[in-house]
Amino acid sequence: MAALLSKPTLQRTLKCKGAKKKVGAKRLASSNSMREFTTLLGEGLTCQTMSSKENTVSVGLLTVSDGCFQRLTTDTSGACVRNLINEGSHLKATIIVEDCVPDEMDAIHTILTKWCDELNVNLIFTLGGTGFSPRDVTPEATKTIIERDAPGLSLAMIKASLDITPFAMLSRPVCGIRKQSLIINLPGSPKAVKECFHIVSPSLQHAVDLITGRKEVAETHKKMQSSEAAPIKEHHHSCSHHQSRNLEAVAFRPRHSNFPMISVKEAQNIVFNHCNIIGYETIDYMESVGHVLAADVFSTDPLPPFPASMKDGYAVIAADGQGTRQVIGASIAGSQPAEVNVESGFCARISTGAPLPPGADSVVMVEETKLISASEDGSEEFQIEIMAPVKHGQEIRPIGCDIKEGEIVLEQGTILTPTDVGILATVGQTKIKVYALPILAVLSTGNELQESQADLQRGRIRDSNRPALLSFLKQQGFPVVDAGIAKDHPEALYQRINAAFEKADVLVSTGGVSMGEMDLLRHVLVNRFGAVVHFGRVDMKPGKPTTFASCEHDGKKKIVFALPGNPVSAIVTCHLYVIPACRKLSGRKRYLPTTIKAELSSPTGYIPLDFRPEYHRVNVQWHHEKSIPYAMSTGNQQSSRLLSMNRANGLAILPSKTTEMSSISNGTIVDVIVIDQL
Ligand SMILES: Nc1nc2c(c(=O)[nH]1)N[C@H]1C(S)=C(S)[C@@H](COP(=O)(O)OP(=O)(O)OC[C@H]3O[C@@H](n4cnc5c(N)ncnc54)[C@H](O)[C@@H]3O)O[C@H]1N2
Ligand code: MOO
Ligand SMILES: [Mg+2]
Repeated sequence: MAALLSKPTLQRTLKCKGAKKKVGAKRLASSNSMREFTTLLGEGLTCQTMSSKENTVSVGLLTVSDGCFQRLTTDTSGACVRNLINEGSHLKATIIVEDCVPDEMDAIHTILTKWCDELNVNLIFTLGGTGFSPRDVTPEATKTIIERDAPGLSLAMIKASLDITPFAMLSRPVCGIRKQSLIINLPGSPKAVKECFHIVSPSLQHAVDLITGRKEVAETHKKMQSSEAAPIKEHHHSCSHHQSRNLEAVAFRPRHSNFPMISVKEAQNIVFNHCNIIGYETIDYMESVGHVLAADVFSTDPLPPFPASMKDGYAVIAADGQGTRQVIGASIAGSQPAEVNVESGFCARISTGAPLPPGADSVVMVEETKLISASEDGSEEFQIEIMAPVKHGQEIRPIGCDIKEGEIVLEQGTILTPTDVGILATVGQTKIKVYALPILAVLSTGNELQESQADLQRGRIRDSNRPALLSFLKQQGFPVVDAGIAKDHPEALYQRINAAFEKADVLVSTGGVSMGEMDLLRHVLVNRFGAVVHFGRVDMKPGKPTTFASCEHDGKKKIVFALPGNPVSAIVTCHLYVIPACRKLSGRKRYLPTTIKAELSSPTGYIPLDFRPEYHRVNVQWHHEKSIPYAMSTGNQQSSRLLSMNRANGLAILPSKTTEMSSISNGTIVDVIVIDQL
């Protein structure tokens, strides 16, 4: 097979501890056709002795890619695994051999066989060729090599990757053992490679020890059985399998986040894609402000329902012109339609809003008239004089001039305001169909937290996130449920979250989402609630470990914002993700916060930039001589310092630090997200 490709000779360095040997990976003319690709190895050279001597795992990296082999693309995945291995973490490993082959069964087979049988490489990672394209044959080639399957490794990678993307189900990694070598198929993209590597890496040292029969096995087993090594960690359901327990022990916790770092824009888009309207409800118009109408509202009657006077004065016949009129009666707002019939030479008193009496066609303001005669006690007017010219129809609102009968007065999608409540009242629509608002449960997590009412206990801090977020969400018009404080323990978290899901559509939690051994939230969400974590890391400061997940609970979709525990991070991420999402869930078409331009200003003259784009708390202030406002920094931006949020009505978006730019100076025009009244 292997129609091997015309390529310049590849030189690869085969490094063995203690004795570095340079070996050429050459393509030779093959007997049958064009060329054959093979790795030339030194006679009888093995690395087993060197790796086992120092208990170092010898590693081989085989990139399987037509593109890389043809040098059309760069092998970034290889570089990625190299970095991960060199960074250390769980593995004491040395890469002793690397190569690149095209997506060809024979080429893969040849290299893997050599590495297993001649080099005795302990651990071989193949990179790429595990997908569904016709040329993806790495798993098939691997199957031809391995003597024993290691499906647990493949399953672990797929399972964890599914928490990140549903496309993980399109990966077909094969893992298995041949002689003293463990072969692991990793995917092709550096991002996926990294995620999968972090999943399997905690178990690899032990796996190699078992395969090679090293003495550390007994020690590891002993350690695994001891309770000392097992912190309070979520066990997959009630699984008490010692090995899985041990792999979750603190020493084996991941030393890198499994979650790819995504941008705020990407994160927001993911959130919005998962947040569609949750339903409808019929509510009383007096409770409707802030809700979004789910159906058009029509008027059933015209307004005004009769021709109404716009002024206090006299109902007249315009054709009579200026001059004297006899007063024959009155039409006063609220009274029954007047009996009077206005004829030529006559007029009737009329008040603003009152129906025009029959016969009259215009209204003259009282200010444009003069009294000629009245009863002695003044209770009745007999004659008046009209002092100004009269235009037919003047000062009259015809029937339906404000609202026509059957007219749409409020369109579906309208965010109801107090004025709209007036419109609803006008048309008599007191029960209206709106999009349901999401109910939000707010949960704090952390062993260190206590309620604010109590005296501060030793080693504790008062929970500020829950009161702040409950108030914030309430202020934004969303119904909230207080889900309390959960201890950093899987069962405690499970109970609280379960109770929250019973009552709420959206869970907003804080804490427990970073790299700490007690940061168990994502684990509980995934393992106890079958949640899918859509993202777990965002390139922003503050708010890096912001986590967004969703799951089904009792047949209903639940959305989870697991916000970072730092108080400022929690509020900033609530502004950027939770509030816009809830607006979208409640039917709003425009849900993103308003962004304005402002001129940066800090007492120090500049603001040092971070490696992450920063959402810098500012106070937006106008200067009477300037067309754009100042964005004044609120000072120390540490994400634990809630006072930096105080008086902030904006979040200035600062770019991340680069080699060219390490700070941003006063006077720079920046985008500012408006978070409070300006
Ligand atoms: N090794 C690493 N450590 C941390 C990283 C990292 O990337 N690698 N990220 C840091 C960042 S950034 C943040 S933000 C925090 C987020 O941590 P968690 O979400 O896991 O939150 P906790 O660890 O539970 O708490 C963090 C901090 O906030 C205080 N806190 C928590 N809840 C409340 C509350 N309800 N009221 C007041 N204060 C609260 C808590 O006591 C901690 O001081 O992780 C960094 N670590
Ligand atoms: O991202 Mo953390 O929120 O810096 O503090
Ligand atoms: Mg933490």
